Amino acid sequence: MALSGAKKDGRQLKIYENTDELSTDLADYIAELSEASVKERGVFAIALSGGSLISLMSKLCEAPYNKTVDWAKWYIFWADERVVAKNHTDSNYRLAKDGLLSKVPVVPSHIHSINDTVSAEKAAKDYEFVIRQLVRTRIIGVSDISDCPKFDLILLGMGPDGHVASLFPCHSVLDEKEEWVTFITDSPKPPPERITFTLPVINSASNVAVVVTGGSKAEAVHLVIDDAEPDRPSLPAKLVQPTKGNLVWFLDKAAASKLDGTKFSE
Ligand SMILES: O=C1O[C@H](COP(=O)(O)O)[C@@H](O)[C@H](O)[C@H]1O
Repeated sequence: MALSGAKKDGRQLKIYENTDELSTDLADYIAELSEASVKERGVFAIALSGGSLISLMSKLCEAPYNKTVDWAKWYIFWADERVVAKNHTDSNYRLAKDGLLSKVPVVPSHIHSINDTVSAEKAAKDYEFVIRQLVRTRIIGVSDISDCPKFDLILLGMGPDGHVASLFPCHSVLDEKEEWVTFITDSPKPPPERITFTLPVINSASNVAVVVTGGSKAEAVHLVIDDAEPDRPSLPAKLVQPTKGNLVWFLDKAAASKLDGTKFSE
């Protein structure tokens, strides 16, 4: 059970005693959104990130979710990807495949990973093209207020520097307003070449979850959630503010340890 379900600036905060409890609730949350989306739209368009997120989703491979989730209706994308071969250890696709997608009955043709044989620039363009086709056929919804895709759920992690997807602090991609998917070749965290959803796409989703664990991220969590040091350039995670969608932060106690005035009440 979450120790706190407080709402702060439009963000719902869920804080857990440990990562095991967080994983259980995260699996429930994803399964419920999947069910609601399949009921409403007939499909579930979900965008994953890499990093620690995938192991935190591992309960989805277990009972009851492995049987109860309508996996055939899932369409899977990546909010960011490292531009490396799909079998490379740095690949977010490989991480998700090994940790989740190979263990549940998703439809292989519904897994939309990037073209790993071209440059970062071309991979971003190709990925946006694929997303545009799927918006046209409404596999991915469309925003009511712009032409942006409206994913049913975008799952993000956050680095200790406050980056989300491959949107890094003070990088010019934070200002990208036109493209849905863009690229960088100078990521401060290796590998340097990456593609990433832009903020307009992230903020057009119906649901966004930011999943953060560990004490090394406590300071960034405090800066974002408590709006500490408001004069400092915004951390990318702070710019995640869905226009009409829901935003939930899943934190373990260590990641939440520097939050102002958090009351750990159940
Ligand atoms: O490089 C990346 O880092 C972030 C955060 O990873 P974590 O291991 O600290 O959770 C991740 O969300 C992103 O997808 C990935 O490319």
